[in-house]
Amino acid sequence: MAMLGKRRPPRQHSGHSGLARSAPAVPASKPSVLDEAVGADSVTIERLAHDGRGVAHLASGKTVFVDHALPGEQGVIAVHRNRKRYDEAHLKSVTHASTQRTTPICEHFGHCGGCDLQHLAVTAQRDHKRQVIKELFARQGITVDVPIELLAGESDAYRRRARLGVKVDGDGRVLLGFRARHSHRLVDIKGCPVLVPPLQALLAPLREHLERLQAPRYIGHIELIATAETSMVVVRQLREHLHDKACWERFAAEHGVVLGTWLGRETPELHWHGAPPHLVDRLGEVALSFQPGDFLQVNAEVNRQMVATVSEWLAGEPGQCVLDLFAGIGNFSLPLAAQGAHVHAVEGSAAMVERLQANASANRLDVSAEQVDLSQLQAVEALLCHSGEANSAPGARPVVERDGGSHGAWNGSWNSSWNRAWNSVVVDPPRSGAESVCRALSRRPPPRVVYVSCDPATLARDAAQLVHAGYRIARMAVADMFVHTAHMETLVLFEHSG
Ligand SMILES: C[S@@+](CC[C@H](N)C(=O)[O-])C[C@H]1O[C@@H](n2cnc3c(N)ncnc32)[C@H](O)[C@@H]1O
Repeated sequence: MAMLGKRRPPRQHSGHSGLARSAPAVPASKPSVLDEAVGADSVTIERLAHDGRGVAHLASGKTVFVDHALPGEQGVIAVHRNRKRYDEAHLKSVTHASTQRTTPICEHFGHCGGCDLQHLAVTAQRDHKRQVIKELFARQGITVDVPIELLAGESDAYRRRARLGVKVDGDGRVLLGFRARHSHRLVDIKGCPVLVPPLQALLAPLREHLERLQAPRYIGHIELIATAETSMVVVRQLREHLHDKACWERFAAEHGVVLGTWLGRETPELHWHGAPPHLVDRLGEVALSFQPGDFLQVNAEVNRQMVATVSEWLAGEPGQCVLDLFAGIGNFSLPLAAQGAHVHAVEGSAAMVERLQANASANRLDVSAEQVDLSQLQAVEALLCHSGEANSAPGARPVVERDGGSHGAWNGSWNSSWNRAWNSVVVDPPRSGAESVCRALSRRPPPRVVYVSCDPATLARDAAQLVHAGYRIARMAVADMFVHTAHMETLVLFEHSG
């Protein structure tokens, strides 16, 4: 019978297996995908792959991707996975280290899948990201001939939101941490130097607290969120447990954090312990209220710079019409409206549309919003098409016919007085990109499109559609939102002369 909610007594452990902070030249890698090592070889690393692994060739000529190895380095590798066209390996030793190799800032580097570029100097990480975007565009036949600007903040203590897994292992020990690279295995972490200080300070007490619970198996994960005013712990609680509920409440009171619980297995509901908090993200004069579950950019400083960059790129005469696609809670819509644009925001989540509308009214800004599935080409085309008749001059005020619902969902018919001669369109999709949106933008090009991307490969794919439709790249920036990881945000301003 399953022992859900019951704990075995923990066994004694010899200690955490995390690597000690090593000298820069000593490789800190071990395979996180634990196939048997099937061979060892001496190689020279030729370049970095887009995911941050070193690329080399074996004596046989086969390509090998080497974890945590840097261009120019020579060393002995152990292959831990054979694939048909390439192998995957880790470093056993480095005989010649790169001058760009540096000491990782985290004791869990090499085990935790969270940050896998910590062995590379931060300036070199940023150069690599710029190179990645150029290469991906080149593969699509696009030459980037504008300078790639850099938006960057602190290289540690930057992350204001994180989701930590909780697991009770076979020995009854409670693990709290992140997944290992390419694996579902949870790496038990003691600290995480990329979290903002108020969240870092919660990790040790959280671990102690989890040990005191009677049913830690009822917890799926814990989300930590910090705003300028408050820190919040949101527990994904699969089943209620009264003893543990009281423990959590004591924990929240002791550490001065807001406590929320997503309760239930299939369709969890959010419960607050105490009055629902007023959670706010501030962008200059604009205040954006949000709730757990809403999209929130993880790096507040880099997000501030991204919003400032989009606002600067789209600055123009007041009264411009801007369509903000994949708008979330209004991260770009509200600041653009604050500089005088009429903004229509479109987002797929009904809850976020509702929040966006509330944010617009609370800030007294000219933003309308609606819920649309932007993967549907027809729906996007309807958003972009001109009425062609009345009010066709740019600057006319958009009017949407509502279906009477609280979030203004599209009812399938547009009010003919809504002029959709958009001056600019902002596109900020999830990692899968914006294929349908770009197809529609190719057919009905507005003068300016700003594409904000969290996946350079789908960005390059979508950019190819736009460039083939006559857009030119006017500005480009890489935003180092996720320092020490191979992830990046990219902003591109496309212009079309019509
Ligand atoms: C990367 S977030 C950007 C949110 C916002 N622009 C910001 O900066 O905070 C992508 C957003 O796209 C929304 N989204 C995902 N798939 C969608 C779809 N098919 N149609 C409309 N919106 C979608 C998500 O809910 C999320 O809010």
